Amino acid sequence: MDAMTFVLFGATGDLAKRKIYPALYNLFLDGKLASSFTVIGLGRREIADPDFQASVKDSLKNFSRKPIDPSHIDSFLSAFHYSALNVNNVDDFKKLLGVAQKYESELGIPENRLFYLSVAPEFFETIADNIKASGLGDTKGWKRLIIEKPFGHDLESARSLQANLNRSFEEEEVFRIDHYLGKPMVQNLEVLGFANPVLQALWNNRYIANVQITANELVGVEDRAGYYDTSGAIRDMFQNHMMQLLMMVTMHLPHRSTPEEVRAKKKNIIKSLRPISKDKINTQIIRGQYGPGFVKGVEVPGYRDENGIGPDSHNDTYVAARLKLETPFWEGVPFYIRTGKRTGEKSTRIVIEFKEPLKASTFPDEVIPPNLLTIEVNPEERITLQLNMKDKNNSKHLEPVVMEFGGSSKETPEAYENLIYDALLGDSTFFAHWDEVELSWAWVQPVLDAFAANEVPLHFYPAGSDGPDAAHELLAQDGYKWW
Ligand SMILES: NC(=O)C1=CN([C@@H]2O[C@H](COP(=O)(O)OP(=O)(O)OC[C@H]3O[C@@H](n4cnc5c(N)ncnc54)[C@H](OP(=O)(O)O)[C@@H]3O)[C@@H](O)[C@H]2O)C=CC1
Ligand SMILES: O=C1O[C@H](COP(=O)(O)O)[C@@H](O)[C@H](O)[C@H]1O
Repeated sequence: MDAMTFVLFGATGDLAKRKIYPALYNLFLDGKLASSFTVIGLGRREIADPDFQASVKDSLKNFSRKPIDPSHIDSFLSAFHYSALNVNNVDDFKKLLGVAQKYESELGIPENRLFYLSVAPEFFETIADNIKASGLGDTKGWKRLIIEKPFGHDLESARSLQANLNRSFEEEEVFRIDHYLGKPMVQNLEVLGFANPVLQALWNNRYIANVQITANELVGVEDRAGYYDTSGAIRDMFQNHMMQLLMMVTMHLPHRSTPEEVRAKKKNIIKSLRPISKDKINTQIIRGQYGPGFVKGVEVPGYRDENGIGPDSHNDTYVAARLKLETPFWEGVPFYIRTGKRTGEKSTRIVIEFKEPLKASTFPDEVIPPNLLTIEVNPEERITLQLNMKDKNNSKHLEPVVMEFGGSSKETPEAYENLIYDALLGDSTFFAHWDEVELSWAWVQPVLDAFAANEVPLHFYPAGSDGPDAAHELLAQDGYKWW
């Protein structure tokens, strides 16, 4: 691991406290950080280093996966410094250059600089420009840029953002975080296929009836009305996380995969998505919004009654879709994707439903359950395989049995640990490449247009339910149901 300077824009913000500091600390405890590194936290207020270090320590107490280790905490915190900076002021960046150079020379480390933009997206272009204008980007070592979603608001704004970032950073230097790609079980998808010939052999349209990808949440809009009411589930979850899950589960990899290969395979998948024409949107996409209801026994308001949301908002808090891939492996297999807020469960999972297992004549009176491979991503992490066995008591009947592998553990690194570690190594495998982002926006754009023009019915569902009835009818039309 290279010695480096971690330049954190938005060091006083929510993401830094909840995710970034705990991730750095857990990497430190696991011996995964370089022996010499500096973190320079940035925000508009003046904050003295000891106060900044105390606030980092507080965030570790609240959010770290591993408890604070008294014998190492001071050494960890001593790497943290704070500098006041307004992202709109290029002179502040020039001062920051001096600060970075001072710590680099004190530690005797190369000018390797990781710029993490944990700030609102409207600042991304200004920061990138000012990094260049101030000379901060002219390092004698490497420079990298981590940005958080949202990456654009639609196809056009994403393209414009990309063009502007490219004035200061090459594509290989940009690490776009999609935190779903950092989840251990999603990273497992890469190896699941190529390390298991049993699965590899079945991973195609000859054996697979359909694939279902679910990301359901208990929470509602929370305190993010300003952002969420102009984004909706389609931009907040579908365009990025759900599309990434789709790519990860359908790509076919050779045994030795490189970041370039993984990204090329993912790009092929998203390129092969059958475009959705305007007249088909109504039959392929379900738009939903939660009404009042009960989540885990607690009464909650409907979306339109949430703080900051208008009484006639048509925003989507739920999206379900049927997609098709035009590749020889997947031709004919429907992919069903759904994501919703205020459903009755918190669950991200991928279910592979296999085709009818037996000739009907073998057990003529039985409804034979399909074989199911279920990959639980969050909050549980496990894989189950549902097979059919003879009923122990009556051999004339079948009963489904479930084999279970893995399980969550406190020892499993969190998404941000995996991703920050990879970015420090310069490994871009689990970051979204611009091509994927652009193709994903291009696929979604007609849906955004149809939603904006109110051409797609808005189906209401009670909070705490399993989504709108229309989402169940979508699968029932093909003879399936959601698992
Ligand atoms: N929070 C989360 O869980 C998630 C957040 N994200 C993304 O991460 C990014 C950060 O989100 P979050 O931490 O929640 O946001 P916050 O609003 O909590 O923090 C914003 C940060 O930006 C800083 N800031 C604001 N204006 C300026 C300015 N003019 N100059 C310098 N710094 C400024 C603030 O510092 P100060 O006020 O001290 O100047 C603060 O540190 C966003 O892009 C968000 O979409 C993505 C996924 C999850
Ligand atoms: O990116 C986002 O993800 C969360 C859900 O993430 P998870 O890791 O808990 O599944 C979602 O609540 C949020 O709206 C969205 O911005």
